[in-house]
Amino acid sequence: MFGAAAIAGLAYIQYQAAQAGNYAIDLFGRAKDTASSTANTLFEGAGDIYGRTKNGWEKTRDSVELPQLPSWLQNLLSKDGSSSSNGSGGPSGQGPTPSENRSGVVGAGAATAAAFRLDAESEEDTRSEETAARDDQMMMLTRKMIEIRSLLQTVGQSDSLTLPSIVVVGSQSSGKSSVLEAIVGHEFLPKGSNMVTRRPIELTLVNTPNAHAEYGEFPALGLGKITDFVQIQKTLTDLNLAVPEADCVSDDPIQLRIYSPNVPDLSLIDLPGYIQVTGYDQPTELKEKIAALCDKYIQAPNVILAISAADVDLANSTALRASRLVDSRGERTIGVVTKMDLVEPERGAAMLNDRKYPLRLGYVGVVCRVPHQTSSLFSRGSANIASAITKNENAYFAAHPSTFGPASSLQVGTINLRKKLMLVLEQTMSASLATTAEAIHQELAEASYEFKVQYNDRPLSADSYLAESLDAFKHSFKVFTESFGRTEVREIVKHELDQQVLNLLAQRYWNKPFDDLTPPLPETDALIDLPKADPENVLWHLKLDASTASLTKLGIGRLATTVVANQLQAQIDRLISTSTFSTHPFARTAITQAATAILRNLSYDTSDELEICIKPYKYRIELEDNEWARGRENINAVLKAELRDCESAVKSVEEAVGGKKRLRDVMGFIDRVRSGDVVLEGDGVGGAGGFSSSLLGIGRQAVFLRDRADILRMRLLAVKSKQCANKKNKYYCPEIFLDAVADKLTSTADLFLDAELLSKFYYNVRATPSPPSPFLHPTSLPPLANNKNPHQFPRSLDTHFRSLTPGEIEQFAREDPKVRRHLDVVRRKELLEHVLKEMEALRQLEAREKRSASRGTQTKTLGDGDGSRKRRWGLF
Ligand SMILES: Nc1nc2c(ncn2[C@@H]2O[C@H](COP(=O)(O)OP(=O)(O)OP(=O)(O)O)[C@@H](O)[C@H]2O)c(=O)[nH]1
Repeated sequence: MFGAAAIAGLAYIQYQAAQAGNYAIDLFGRAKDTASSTANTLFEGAGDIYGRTKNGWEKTRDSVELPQLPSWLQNLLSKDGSSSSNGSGGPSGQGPTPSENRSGVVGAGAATAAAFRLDAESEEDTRSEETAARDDQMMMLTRKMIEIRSLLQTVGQSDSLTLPSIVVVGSQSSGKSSVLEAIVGHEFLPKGSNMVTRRPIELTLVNTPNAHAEYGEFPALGLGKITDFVQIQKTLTDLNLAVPEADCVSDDPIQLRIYSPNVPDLSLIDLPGYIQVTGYDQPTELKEKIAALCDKYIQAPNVILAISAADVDLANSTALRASRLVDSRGERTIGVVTKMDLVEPERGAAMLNDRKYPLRLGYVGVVCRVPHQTSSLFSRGSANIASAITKNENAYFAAHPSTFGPASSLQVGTINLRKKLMLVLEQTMSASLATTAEAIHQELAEASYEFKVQYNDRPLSADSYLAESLDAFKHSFKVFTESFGRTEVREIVKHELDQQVLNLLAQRYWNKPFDDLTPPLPETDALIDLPKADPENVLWHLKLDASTASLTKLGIGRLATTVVANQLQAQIDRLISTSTFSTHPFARTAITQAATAILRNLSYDTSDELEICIKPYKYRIELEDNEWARGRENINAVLKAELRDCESAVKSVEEAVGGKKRLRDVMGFIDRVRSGDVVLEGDGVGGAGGFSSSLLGIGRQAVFLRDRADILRMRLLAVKSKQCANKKNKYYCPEIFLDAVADKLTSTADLFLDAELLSKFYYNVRATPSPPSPFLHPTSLPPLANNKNPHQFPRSLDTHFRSLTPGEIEQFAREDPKVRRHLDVVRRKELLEHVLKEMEALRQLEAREKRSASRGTQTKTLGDGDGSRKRRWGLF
């Protein structure tokens, strides 16, 4: 499921990235209306990314501490405890003493009484207060060890880095599921004839003394609490059936935790049942695969719970046979004989007394069948079936008192089995603690060495990595803002307007395009005649006035805003590619989109307002002498640059044709045709004069470029002429006049863009506010002292990144392989240290328990006579 989600996420991000690319082109393309619709789509997409992550950053940062443990484990280990660790649980290493327990909500032994089902109607709690309290302590110790076992599982799979568990093995239909369900008190295991158990189920039972609700959790799936056990059964069935039949079984365990006041703390692993004969429709290697899977789990130090049915001879028990191979002295196997009610009591008793394979931990006989009436009533619901089973079971054993009564010394009943399982697990885990601690120390030494040598002991967390990356990026952005201000904006806008002026000049004065080779008509507006034209010639007046109107009505607001925003976006892209974010596709996209969205929003308002600012120029333009002189100088440079471009374009055409001579020939032919010296037959479409039509096409371009270069040279001379030194001769020097107008427009635009676009994009409050635009009423400018500027780019980054969930931050940091390795080492080291700390707390708890137990014994001994010593030692 996670895999599928990750792939979908990746595809989405890629899609967003592609969209971002399109948008950058569209929005900043020449003032096209279509751009805005694309931009809208993109903006919604960007919102989407962040819309998914609503958690507050501050909260997340404060509460996330390494090592990051699964939430259920954090709950169990938390100092304030959860429902699951109330009562006898308590903070690490600080479990309540029996006396604390007695005075607490739960009385001494109350937790274990419910867990052992001693409060069931049929069973009486006959334990002394002291024994009951010790049982509670033992269960709490077991819980702590199970927690440590779970912690170790998060460190990573290693045979030596674990604590033992109880492994349940048995043939199919031996009653394995019934035993587990009797312990849990609910039907929750997959049922069906189609080999439904295909994966190991790591079942952790957590006693929750003060809670009423019973529920399950699949920690790896994040489905939350499931109170309906039918739902748990369905989920388990689905997870098992997801293993293809051809694969038979999988050794990837399903983790299930069940929380209930009626279960003891236990860690059990349920495995697929052994099969005797492979069915005709089953893969032939099924039998071997199941056996191999079970073999893997029944290795030391795990406890083996070998289930055998009473109606099958023990000599034929596959579970016992497998167990004997790995535990020949029968030291860590508990034999469970199910279906005791199906055989004569004497036969059942003989099985429990088995001498052929004697077990140190003994055999327990059980009757785990759910009585019929109960089955129909409860089996499909969530009601607890434990007491029905116990009643039925007790009734059976009570019916044969001479065989199973107290005098027999046989162990029977699920209640006894529960107690035994917990006692054995506690002892086995306890015995393994030293070896496991040693293995952890060794692992920790290796991790610490790697941390020192490879990473120079430099701490790192996903959170700190993100924070550092963000700080560095914001710093580089700040540096950029200091180098990109009004001067730079002016340069960009002026360059753009220079190009617009050139376009207008070409359109109105220079362009002599020709589509065919027919001789041109005589020109009425030959530029060559301009210097000597009549000052009152309407033609030249009209040309300049129309050009000026085109320039001022061009949509300067949108054009200037777009080119500047475009440049800002390009600079952000450059900053990203030189930052740590460059290796993080998700962050790259997020930052680009944040910038795009803000710039787009700012652009709309800014361009409209700028248009209003330049409005007066649409009606009247007054030029000062110095403005004219500056325009003359500038256009001179612009025309020269254009001439260079023209000449280099001619060169490219020459190369395309294959040499100067060839181009000269075709150009000469075209000139002759156009001057009427050569008359073409037809329209020359299929070629003419020995030249192909494509060569003639290229020749036409070359002639055009040559003529353009001639005009530019001529106009350069005109601009430099005396005539053009004076602004009153503006009709003779349109280039200078238009340049001066463009310059005026630029001055308004740069001032406005600096105040409205740059300031809002860069800062919340500008240190020294820019002077307001001369054309704006003072109140129409947004108050600069307003701290809540939603357009500020760095602030939006904070908002975006700080709303990421811890999982997303982790995912982000792990995108970079180097960071991933570093994080893994840090995490491993911290987890190991954490486990060791927990183990130390446990050791202290154990020691305290031993002390209190021995004190209890002393009290008892002293109570036999020496009252004064008891008083002196403060034992009353
Ligand atoms: N009479 C009687 N029937 C029992 C007892 N325990 C289990 N059964 C029945 O035996 C059958 C098999 O029991 P399960 O618990 O499903 O056995 P299993 O070993 O889990 O079987 P698989 O899931 O096929 O591996 C079921 O019909 C149970 O009702 C018992 O103590 N007495």
